[in-house]
Amino acid sequence: MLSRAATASLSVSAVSANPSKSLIFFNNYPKFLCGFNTSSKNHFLNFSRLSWNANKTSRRRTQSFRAMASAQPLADAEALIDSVETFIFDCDGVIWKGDKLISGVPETLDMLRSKGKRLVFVTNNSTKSRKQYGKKFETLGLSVSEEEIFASSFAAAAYLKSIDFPKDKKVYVIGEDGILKELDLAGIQYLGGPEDGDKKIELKPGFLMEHDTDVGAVVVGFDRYFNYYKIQYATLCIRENPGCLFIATNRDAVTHLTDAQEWAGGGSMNGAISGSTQREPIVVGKPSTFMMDYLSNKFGIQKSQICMVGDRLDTDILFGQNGGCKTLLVLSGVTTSEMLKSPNNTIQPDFYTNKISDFLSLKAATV
Ligand SMILES: O=C(CO)[C@H](O)[C@H](O)COP(=O)(O)O
Repeated sequence: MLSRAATASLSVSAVSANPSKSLIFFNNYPKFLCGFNTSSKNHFLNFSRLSWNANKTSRRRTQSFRAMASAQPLADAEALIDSVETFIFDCDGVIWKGDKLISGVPETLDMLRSKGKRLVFVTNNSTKSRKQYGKKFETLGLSVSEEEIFASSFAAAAYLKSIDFPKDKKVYVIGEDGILKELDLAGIQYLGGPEDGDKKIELKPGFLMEHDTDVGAVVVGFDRYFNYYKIQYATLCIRENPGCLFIATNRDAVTHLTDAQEWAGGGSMNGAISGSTQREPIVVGKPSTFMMDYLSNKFGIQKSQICMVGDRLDTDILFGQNGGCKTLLVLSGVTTSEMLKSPNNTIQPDFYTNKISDFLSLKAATV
């Protein structure tokens, strides 16, 4: 059997969503990150430093094999609460499902705040900006400030800033308003987004689509108005603009966009662009460690003092494990108890329970 750390590392290698993936492309040629000259001023080279660090961590984990520990039902919530200073909560499937609040959430967050815990909310859903999420929390009756929210729309803009994305370059956006809002706030030029949602392609003889050669990055997030125009535009930028980056807000397979059903997630849009470009994206959302590093630096939190709470094994729990945090899986979202216990599942959180309001009992939560 493999250790939890080893399990995580194997999964990291398997999840090409992670920027730690060693093979990336530069000027349309594959390069191994370790071969980059990281002292270069060129932003397309600078971004490799971040990925290279993640890559080293991933390799270190791959080398460590221990016996795998199965997830334990959360028996003593108080002990877990006392053992950390920060809780990172995933949103979809933990706090809400679609626009519906999961029962007991307000009381649980209040209790954790009253114990002096720092609360942070991380979502792979890029359709809203941090400010727009602030409004959603407020509408649901939760008092959460913008600074406590880290959405993958924000992560995309923060990532571009972190690599000094040149002021004269533009981003082509496949995604919704949240990404545009965050790029605006970061002072990054963009095109595309919702306004390309109605564009149609007519494949008449000799028809050729022009594209902007100043596009230096394509950001792909969840997009309800995804179409062939966007696929072709993004493909041209990535294939033909030298050094153009391909950035994914997430590669989630399915998600609860409504409380009634699971819907195709951001992975479906990114899969299409990967398919046409034969490139793997740099992923800034979970399970990549970009947001974890960002928020732990921002708040000065030690990762061992964090408990990551999520409903999805291959994003939330892996995100916590990649960051060296404690992990708690809740069964209120996409993962069932059967999925967790399946012999095919290689990602084991430290603990699991039904929903976050099990914290309120402070005792064994019956699963
Ligand atoms: O593809 C998606 C839709 O954009 C995401 O899967 C989704 O919404 C995940 O959200 P969270 O991280 O809050 O569970």
